[in-house]
Amino acid sequence: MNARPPKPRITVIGTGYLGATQAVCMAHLGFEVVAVDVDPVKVDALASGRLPFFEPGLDTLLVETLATGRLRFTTDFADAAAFGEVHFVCVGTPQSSGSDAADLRYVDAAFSELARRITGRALIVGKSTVPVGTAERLAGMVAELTGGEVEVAWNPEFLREGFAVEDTLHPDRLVFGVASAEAEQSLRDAYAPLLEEGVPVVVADLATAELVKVAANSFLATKISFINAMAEVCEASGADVSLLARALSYDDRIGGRFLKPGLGFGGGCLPKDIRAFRARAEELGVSAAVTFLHEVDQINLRRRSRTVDLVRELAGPDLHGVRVAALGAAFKPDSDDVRDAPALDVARLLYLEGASVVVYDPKANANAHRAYPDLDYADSLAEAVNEADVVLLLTEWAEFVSAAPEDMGVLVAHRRIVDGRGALDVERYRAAGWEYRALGRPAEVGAARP
Ligand SMILES: NC(=O)c1ccc[n+]([C@@H]2O[C@H](COP(=O)([O-])OP(=O)(O)OC[C@H]3O[C@@H](n4cnc5c(N)ncnc54)[C@H](O)[C@@H]3O)[C@@H](O)[C@H]2O)c1
Ligand SMILES: O=c1ccn([C@@H]2O[C@H](COP(=O)(O)OP(=O)(O)O[C@H]3O[C@H](CO)[C@@H](O)[C@H](O)[C@H]3O)[C@@H](O)[C@H]2O)c(=O)[nH]1
Repeated sequence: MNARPPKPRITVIGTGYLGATQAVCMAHLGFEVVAVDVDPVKVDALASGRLPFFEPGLDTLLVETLATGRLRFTTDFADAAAFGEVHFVCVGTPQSSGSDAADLRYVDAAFSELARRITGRALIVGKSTVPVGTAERLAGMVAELTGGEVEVAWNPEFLREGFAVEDTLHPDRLVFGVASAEAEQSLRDAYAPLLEEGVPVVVADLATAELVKVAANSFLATKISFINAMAEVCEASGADVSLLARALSYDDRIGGRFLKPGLGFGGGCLPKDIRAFRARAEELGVSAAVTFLHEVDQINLRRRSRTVDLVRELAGPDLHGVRVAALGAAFKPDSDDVRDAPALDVARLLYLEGASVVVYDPKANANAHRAYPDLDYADSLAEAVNEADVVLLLTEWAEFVSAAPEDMGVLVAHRRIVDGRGALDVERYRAAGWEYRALGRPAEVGAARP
């Protein structure tokens, strides 16, 4: 007989993009969950079934799991500490102001808040992305505060925004960074429903588990910057990066995923994680091993200024008074996250050059407005492109990709478009009388072929 393991009571510390998803999905899998955050506004929203950010599918799952009675949200650490047997720490690790290093103050606070209050045996599991060595330091602090009763493990998270529920319920793999067989067993119990589905597990030491996460994000960022470096060469040589990427993608050893050229990566993860990795490698005396990540970062940032150059190619060198419709603000479609968003950065650069910029994003307008109140915001695609001298596709939302160039053409002052994501049907735009420019593609792309 296959006895089901006992279900540990779960707490989740931090209810942002990662923590809210973790809490809701664990409750969906049948666990009793208490989720705690220091932000009472967020906690109130979640407790009343409102997701404080946009994530497809998570809103309905939140309502469903709250209705089961298995999920509660609180600001009370004592409540969480008393409740949980396995505590998942999901607080932010943003870039420090003034340096590339990760700001660990929220992680440190969460671990010590918990450790001071837990009585009895428990496991605190870090899920936040941290520099290698953090878990061991925290384990020492927790052991001291709890007299060795509470252990620390690291279980990095690989979910993508926009696919958070799918990635959490069906991850490619689980990584358990543990220092004891007991900690491993607690994690196996906490993830039993996924392990039963055959999700592969890598059991590792704490340091390796931390490193897997930053290595994965470094690889992904490098792959994107590789194709964008090729885009730079294409621009200088008249070649076409979209054809180049397609041809590379048929090679199984290379593969087409994360090989999409364009405006590059942003968000709350890849940019700050590669910077924090470099900062940590320097502390460890191995900075040479990851110097390439500096280039990865620079290639990525250069795509943004290159996009502004393309606007100049279409509208002339002086951008003062040029009306630009910026389509997209989120760092990628199906997200309202504007952290380090390439789209907003381009809008900001154009604004600083004197252009009159109108931004429209289907979900991220409010967050974008908070970040850049000086820009103008439209409530619809039609309003944004109205009387525009140049239209920019900056985030490839389906709404933008499927918009009819013929219809948009009636609204704009000039039919000029910069495709920052290589997502539009160039032939169709050209046929509708648009001047088209895309990163990494020759100006005449889509013109009648010889
Ligand atoms: N967003 C993602 O897709 C994703 C995926 C994998 C890993 N990560 C990593 O997960 C971590 C969290 O990222 P996020 O995007 O969810 O961040 P976020 O900013 O959306 O959420 C962090 C939350 O932690 C809360 N918080 C801060 N200090 C706290 C404390 N002491 N106690 C309780 N709550 C506290 C904040 O109020 C906030 O709600 C980061 O390390 C990130 O790198 C994020
Ligand atoms: O071929 C590509 C693929 C992505 N991007 C851009 O790269 C960024 C990141 O995209 P994605 O990785 O899909 O989003 P995130 O939600 O930031 O997810 C990354 O960061 C998370 C936080 O660490 C990890 O958990 C995920 O595994 C990792 O993919 C976005 O700006 C995309 O527009 C490209 O420019 N070209």
